[in-house]
Amino acid sequence: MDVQQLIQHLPQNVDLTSAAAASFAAFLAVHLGPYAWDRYHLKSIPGPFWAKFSDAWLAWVAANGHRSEEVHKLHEKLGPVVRIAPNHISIADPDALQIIYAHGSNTLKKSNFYDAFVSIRRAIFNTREKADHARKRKIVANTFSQKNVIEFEPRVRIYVGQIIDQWDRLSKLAAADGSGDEGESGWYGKDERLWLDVLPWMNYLAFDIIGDLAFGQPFGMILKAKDSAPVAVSQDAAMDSYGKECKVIEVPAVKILNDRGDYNATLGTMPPWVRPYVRKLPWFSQGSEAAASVAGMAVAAVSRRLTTPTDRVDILSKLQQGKDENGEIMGPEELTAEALTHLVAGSDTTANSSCAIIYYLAAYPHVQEKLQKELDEALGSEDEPVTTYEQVKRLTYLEVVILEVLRLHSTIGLGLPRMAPEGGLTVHGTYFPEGTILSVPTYTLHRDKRVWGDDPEIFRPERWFEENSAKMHKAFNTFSFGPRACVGRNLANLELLIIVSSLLRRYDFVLKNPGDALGTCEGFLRKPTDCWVGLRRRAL
Ligand code: HEM
Repeated sequence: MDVQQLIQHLPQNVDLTSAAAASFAAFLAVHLGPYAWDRYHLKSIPGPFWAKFSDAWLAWVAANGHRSEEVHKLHEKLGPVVRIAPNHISIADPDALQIIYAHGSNTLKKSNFYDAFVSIRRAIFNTREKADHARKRKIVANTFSQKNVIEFEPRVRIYVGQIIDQWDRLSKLAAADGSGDEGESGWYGKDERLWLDVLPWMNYLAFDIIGDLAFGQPFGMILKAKDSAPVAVSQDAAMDSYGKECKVIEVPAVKILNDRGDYNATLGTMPPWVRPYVRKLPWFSQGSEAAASVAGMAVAAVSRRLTTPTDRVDILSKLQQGKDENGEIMGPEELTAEALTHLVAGSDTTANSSCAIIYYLAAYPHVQEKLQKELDEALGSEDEPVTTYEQVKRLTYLEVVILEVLRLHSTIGLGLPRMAPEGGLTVHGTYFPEGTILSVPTYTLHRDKRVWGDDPEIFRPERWFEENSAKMHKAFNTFSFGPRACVGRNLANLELLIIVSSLLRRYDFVLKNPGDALGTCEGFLRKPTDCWVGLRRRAL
């Protein structure tokens, strides 16, 4: 009998305040303790005391919003192999990336952590079965081929142009009256600068781009300067109405997605049999409602596309055309689940990364100047405010600035959990039985002195030009490796190059509070909490 079966046999009405219940708990601890201690045959691996017995330690750390930092501290104290849950081992070793994530017939399956992220139905990100995933991946990988991504570029440039128009407009207002406040994104003028929090703006930008590409129309957040997007009133009603119009309302999509990531990342650390009960707790039930609203956005978008066919080139149209190896296209529900996945996977990741890039450039003025010099030399007298991919794709300093921020900020910093296959697996000289959950913590890997030298905490883009840069690229895990690596990397790369080069060519940035670190809060993603900067038009 395992622990789960045992608990199901417990009396239903135990009064936990009574002495009898306390004795019973003590009895369980004494008799189950040794079993719990070594039920996975991992007792020799160091880790926090409570993590050996229960998933609660990891769930608690995840819910507190600093999982990557906490796991990093453990590795600093206990070494490269650490037990972070009874059956979950974190391995901070660059060589482990190839074993745990890389291509090959023995590719490890994603763990049940990903079940917490299922909404509508399984999509490419949370499909765990290899054959099902390979089918979806074939269609989706084609959607994000470099050739297709170049076709998406004009749509990306529209929204970068909109944000520049907005910042130019607000700069003029700020210069005219010296202060002001608009929409949700409060701003003010002082010292000839426009002061604002760039985080919401980067969210509006990423959401409008991905809304346009994955849902067929932008949310209009940049123009409204507001976190607001249309969703179907009821997911169930909308699911029945494919091919017909469905009623929509406006909701704060950025907030909803943030809630969804935080909630799912904590839920995913818990055993599956606990999750239905935990979902009923207040914080989680709010998260469930948020997740349903997000699903409603995708339903409304796909329903609209099926109602009104179009010849526009976007992610949705490429997905609609995509065929699996049997020549089958995706049905409406599968299409909706994939479109939703692209909204989730392609919005916050890009927004957080762009925000972190602006933070580091504002915090390190000499890097900002060097980058602007490179941009000025490359762009010459070009006066179109939005750069093109062609103009900036070979700018080496721009490339290493982006790489260095992605390394340090690591918007996906936590170890992505995979399951040891049949027959078990040896990693870093240790054997792990079948079913052990293994992960490589990106945040820690990106601070490994064996790879990055003696100053891994320092923002220094020049490191990427040094002799051991091949080793750095091998350990750079921002987009993961292997068959489950980021399928949208080409798009992310194009977006970041255009966003950063356009904004840095036009404005210079200073931090509102120089010396302040970038505050973060982690769910599935490490998100900046805010990033207040003063920006000013450059004289070109
Ligand atoms: C800076 C931006 C981005 C970063 C850092 C990033 C990072 C990642 C990482 C680390 C994974 C692996 C997740 C896991 O195994 O659990 C992943 C998967 C994925 N990403 Fe990205 N991503 C970014 C942008 C995008 C964009 C723009 C899209 C598409 C619009 C996208 C779509 C996906 C999808 C669909 C998956 C699941 C792939 C699969 O399981 O086969 N990502 N991403």
